[in-house]
Amino acid sequence: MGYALGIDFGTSGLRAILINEAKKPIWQTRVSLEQQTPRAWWMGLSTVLDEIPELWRPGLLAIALNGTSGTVLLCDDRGQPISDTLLYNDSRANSVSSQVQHLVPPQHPAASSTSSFSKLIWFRQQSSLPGNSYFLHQADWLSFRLHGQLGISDYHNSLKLGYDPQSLSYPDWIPQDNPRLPHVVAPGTAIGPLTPDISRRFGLPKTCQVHAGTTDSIAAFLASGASQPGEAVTSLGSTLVLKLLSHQRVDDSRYGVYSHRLGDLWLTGGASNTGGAVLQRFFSQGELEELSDRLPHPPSPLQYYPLLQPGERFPINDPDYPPQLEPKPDNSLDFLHGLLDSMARIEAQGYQRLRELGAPELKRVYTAGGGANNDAWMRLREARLGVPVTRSLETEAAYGTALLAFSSGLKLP
Ligand SMILES: Nc1ncnc2c1ncn2[C@@H]1O[C@H](COP(=O)(O)OP(=O)(O)O)[C@@H](O)[C@H]1O
Ligand SMILES: O=C(CO)[C@H](O)[C@H](O)COP(=O)(O)O
Repeated sequence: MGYALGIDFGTSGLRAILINEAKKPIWQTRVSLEQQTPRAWWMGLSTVLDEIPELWRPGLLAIALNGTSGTVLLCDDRGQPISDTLLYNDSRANSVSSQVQHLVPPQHPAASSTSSFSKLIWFRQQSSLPGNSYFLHQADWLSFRLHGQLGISDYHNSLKLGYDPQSLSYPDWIPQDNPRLPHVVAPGTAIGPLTPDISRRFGLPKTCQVHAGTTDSIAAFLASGASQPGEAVTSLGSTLVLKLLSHQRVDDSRYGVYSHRLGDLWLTGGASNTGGAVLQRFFSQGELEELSDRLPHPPSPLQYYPLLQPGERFPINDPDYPPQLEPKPDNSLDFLHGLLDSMARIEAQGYQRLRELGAPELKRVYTAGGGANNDAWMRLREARLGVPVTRSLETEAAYGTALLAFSSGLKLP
């Protein structure tokens, strides 16, 4: 019996799931991330690899990992990080917005001020940019640490860099001289075995293949059980991410709408900066669970736009969009009700926007991420969305990434 390991790098932490050839999870673990730095990522990954039980190590056939989409960094030609890490919601590239708009075709996902492409242009403007640097996404860099081949990405992580997953090429409007851009392969492609050093250090088979990864919310989609156009997955993690399966590709940067390729279909959607990170600012985990059990059924009269700081990506794409968290009622139950129902409203507006732009009619919504544990929120969301809302079959993105590790190039599960 052989096994595959999927590792999910989210905002609050990383999780790993080991599955067998029957796709059954047989072991999992979770490590918190206190910081979003390459060093903290690597320490988290090392902890996970150290924790794999001895019993399963000899049979490990494949590993894949996913990262947060649009989180990027520069490395030198030995793979050492040489820049700040720009997270998916980092808006400092807003300063190069006019240059970006000039280069990118209208409505392209690369046009957003938080896109990997905007961050590439921002890096190119820095006087400290060295001559021979590599531009990588979080998942590209972490995979490199395992297989040792610098400069490889997948077409999910590279979509917001401008890579075209249909023609499988970089358009000629993307500057490719410095930093060097990754060579892009299909998610799930076997890249190569673990380096001898990694294999020795963690006691893993020399033959274990590292496969190209994906983004966190596509991994959540792969784990969900959704498979038909019209079926969608909402990831309720630190952020709120929508993915709706469609025959048609839909892109509109005015609203932060874009489409990832999934086999012969498209995953239309977008990622909002609202989500669980805002809940965490106001409530402990215990309070969240206790208050949610008492949540009223009817919609809340409070109309918030829950953000930690100004700036929204979808369904409104505006780097200066203000948080709206007033009025704050004295009663924390009413406040939580208002926050959760406002997020449900934003989710419904997101699916409505996708429909208006040509995505299929919404039939069913699966739910992944920490918020999938909240049944009362599920009911509020169902009322706003008007379709059945259920928990995903597997709610952990790491499970979807483990499925990818067992594939040899992306197929629908
Ligand atoms: N019962 C709950 N109801 C609503 N949100 C929850 C609940 N439990 C956890 N969360 C939220 O889920 C988030 C963590 O989910 P997770 O999927 O691990 O996120 P990420 O991968 O983005 O770090 C936290 O921000 C937390 O507020
Ligand atoms: O919000 C995020 C972090 O959790 C990511 O940006 C999210 O994964 C959306 O990216 P994509 O749609 O490209 O997968």
